[in-house]
Amino acid sequence: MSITLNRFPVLPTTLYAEDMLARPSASVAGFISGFRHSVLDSPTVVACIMVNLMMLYYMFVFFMKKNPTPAVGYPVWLGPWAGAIRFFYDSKRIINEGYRKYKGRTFRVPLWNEWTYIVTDQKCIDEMYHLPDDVLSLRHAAGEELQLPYTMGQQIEDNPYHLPVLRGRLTRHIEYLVRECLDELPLAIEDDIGKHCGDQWTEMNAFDVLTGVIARTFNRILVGAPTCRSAHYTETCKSFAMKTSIVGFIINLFPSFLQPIVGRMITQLPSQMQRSLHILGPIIAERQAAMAEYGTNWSEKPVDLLMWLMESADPVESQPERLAIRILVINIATIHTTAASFVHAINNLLEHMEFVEPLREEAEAAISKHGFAKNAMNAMPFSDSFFKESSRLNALGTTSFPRKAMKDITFSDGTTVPAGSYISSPFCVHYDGEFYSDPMKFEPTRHMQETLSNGVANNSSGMFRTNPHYLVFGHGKYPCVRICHCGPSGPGRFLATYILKATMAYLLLNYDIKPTAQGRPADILFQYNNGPNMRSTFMIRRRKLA
Ligand code: HEM
Repeated sequence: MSITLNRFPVLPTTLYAEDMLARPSASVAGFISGFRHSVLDSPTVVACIMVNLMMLYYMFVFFMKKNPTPAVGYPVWLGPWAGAIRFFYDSKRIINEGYRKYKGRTFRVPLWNEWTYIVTDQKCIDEMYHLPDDVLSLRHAAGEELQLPYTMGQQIEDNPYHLPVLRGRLTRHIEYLVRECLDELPLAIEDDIGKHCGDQWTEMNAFDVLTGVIARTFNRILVGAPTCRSAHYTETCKSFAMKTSIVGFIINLFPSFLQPIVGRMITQLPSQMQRSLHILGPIIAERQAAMAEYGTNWSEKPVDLLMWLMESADPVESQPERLAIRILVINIATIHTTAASFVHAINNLLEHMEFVEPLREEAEAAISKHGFAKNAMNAMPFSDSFFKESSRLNALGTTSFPRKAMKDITFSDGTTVPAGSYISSPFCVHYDGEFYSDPMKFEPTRHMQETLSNGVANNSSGMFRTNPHYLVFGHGKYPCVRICHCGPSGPGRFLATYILKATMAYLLLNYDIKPTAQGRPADILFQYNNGPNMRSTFMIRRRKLA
């Protein structure tokens, strides 16, 4: 008799056929002897056993460390692994449960390979977001979470020169950049929506169509026109984001010593790099040739992020493939966050159609006064409040993006977080009655009082302004492209807010929308991410103007 176990091809079949099954009366001694001869003689099997023993040891040591911070998310008798598994699909309830029990303190939830400490005390949240990089690092946490070497390239973590470029140049050129985006946005909407629906009610997939519109709009300032209008290019940006998160997720399922092996096996980086290089390579080459000929200035020099990156990159980072990948990485930070926030907002509007007319009237008044321009967006306090309310209730996660503790940290309330752990703040502060009355109600006017008497959004409390109980853009030192010496606040939040309001204004002024029969499908909750459902649809047609 022979047994072949296809799932374990490394195991010699003799183990089962001869040494075990063929000895029905084997004694314990016989079993040990058979085991020694057939198993321990095989280097492959020994290696497998060693790896598994190491894993068990690793898990045991990790979870059995004594720690006074309360843990939530799993019944004690099942152990933290049950919590780590549950966190994949039920993080919202786990975090809410922790918040209910331990509000004002810090609690921890198990992840696959580490603990995340959830800080709920408002003072400690403030302290956490202001700690220096060498104590609490967003970069290291992002590097591990996103598995950079196998998804985006290690250079993104080792040489993040794009951050000062984003902070500095975007802030300095914000007027110009908003103008460019507002120029591209109507063209994108007309091409992607208007040409498909005309004046007939047409069902569209909200996620697909709006991500396309926002990708094209933002890429006008990332790589310029006409590249931003290439459907092949915007598809590449979308697929990069998707593949990056899937590959990163799979690698994170393995213990750290196996991650390099798995990472190398499943990385999509080379093919993504080729795809992006195919489109951006000739543009980069052309610009490099112009830089070589004319130096830093020439009459047709583009004003976009790609150009600024090329001017700031060292010789290694100037390689076209590295520039092309960095542009895709920046696309993830800009497009997917903004598009997901917009889809949440449109879903909220479709559930509350009574707000269509007020939004439309406000947009009409602002645009007839200022044109389709930045000042018009500043004169839309209701729209600002609408988006703030939408992102309060539908933040893009259940916790903010975690940071990694590089040293042991002791907060002012005495909580100590050991080095190597992750820390984040819970988005459920957004649903706390102490900070928001009737907190689960979608009330888009609730932030209106935060506008100035002349109707202009108050910069100290508008959508982009963070505080310890409004964390959509983070808080403290790094809120979505941090505050820097060259401007009052980070440009990512500004740009996002302008694009959100402009997209809504243009859509409502030129199109009618209504919900489809399927209604709003549930948001997709996955670990601490909370995205709109990719199957969200809406009905749209060109507006018949009297
Ligand atoms: C609605 C849209 C957006 C949301 C919800 C969002 C949210 C965030 C959050 C939560 C962080 C991490 C901050 C922290 O943990 O403290 C972040 C960082 C960042 N965001 Fe945004 N963002 C959006 C749009 C944008 C846009 C349009 C840009 C670029 C123009 C951008 C560029 C960045 C960059 C580069 C960082 C890293 C900052 C650093 O490390 O200094 N984001 N964003």
